[in-house]
Amino acid sequence: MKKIEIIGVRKFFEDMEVLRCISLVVEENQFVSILGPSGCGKSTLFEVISGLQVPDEGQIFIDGKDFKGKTGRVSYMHQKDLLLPWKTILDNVCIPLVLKGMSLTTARQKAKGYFKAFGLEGFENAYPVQLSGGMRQRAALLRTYLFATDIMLLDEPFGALDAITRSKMHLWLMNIFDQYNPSILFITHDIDEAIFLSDKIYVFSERPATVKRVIDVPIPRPRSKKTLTCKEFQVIKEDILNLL
Ligand SMILES: Nc1ncnc2c1ncn2[C@@H]1O[C@H](COP(=O)(O)OP(=O)(O)OP(=O)(O)O)[C@@H](O)[C@H]1O
Repeated sequence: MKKIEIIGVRKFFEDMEVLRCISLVVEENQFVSILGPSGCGKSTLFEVISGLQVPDEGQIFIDGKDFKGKTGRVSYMHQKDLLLPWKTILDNVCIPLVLKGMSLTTARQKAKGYFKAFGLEGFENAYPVQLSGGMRQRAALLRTYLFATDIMLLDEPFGALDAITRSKMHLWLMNIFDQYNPSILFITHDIDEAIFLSDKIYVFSERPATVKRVIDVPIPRPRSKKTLTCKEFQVIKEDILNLL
């Protein structure tokens, strides 16, 4: 089943064309990445999918329904964690539930149930400044997940982390993905990250972004550190490097 389907999306800012005829599909429980150069229009595409921007041409379907210009259906995590410094981690992750009308007490109870899986147990009452970079990103991911558990748009969530924390986060995110089965659309500049995490990769061109190639990643799950050195991984990586 198609969770997200984008057909022929085109977007201009004034007379600058940013997206040109973008078509893309995310199936249910699929992890799909967009790999593209800086400034090509990836974040703009996320804004279009989440309804924050209206495309000049094309259609956006979520679960088969027209969602062009409509917000509130998918959860969207930006590059920065955007945690509110004056709220505890628990209250930060509760924000989407409270915004949806849940009482703070019920929201806290529900959110607490995920703290262990998200590696945040024992930090419910800590403030963002007391957490490591990786933990802050996991808290932001939990908040994103609680907004809409089935479809998540993740815009370079690990871009600012050091290489070691980043690779730990990849393994952790794979576990979360296998455990909760969301459908994820993920933006990255990092080829290894895209191959390791994804079922399918859309390689975008320079601006105006077009889909240069769609690459399937048939590497079996669950994946582990060994995945990074397997033959299939290297073949896909070479294919992408030749394309860029
Ligand atoms: N609201 C806006 N109004 C005008 N121009 C915009 C707006 N949003 C983005 N742009 C421009 O559109 C282009 C694409 O930006 P976008 O952020 O989508 O790229 P990106 O591929 O996500 O970049 P990066 O990888 O560096 O985050 C940029 O030139 C940017 O300045």
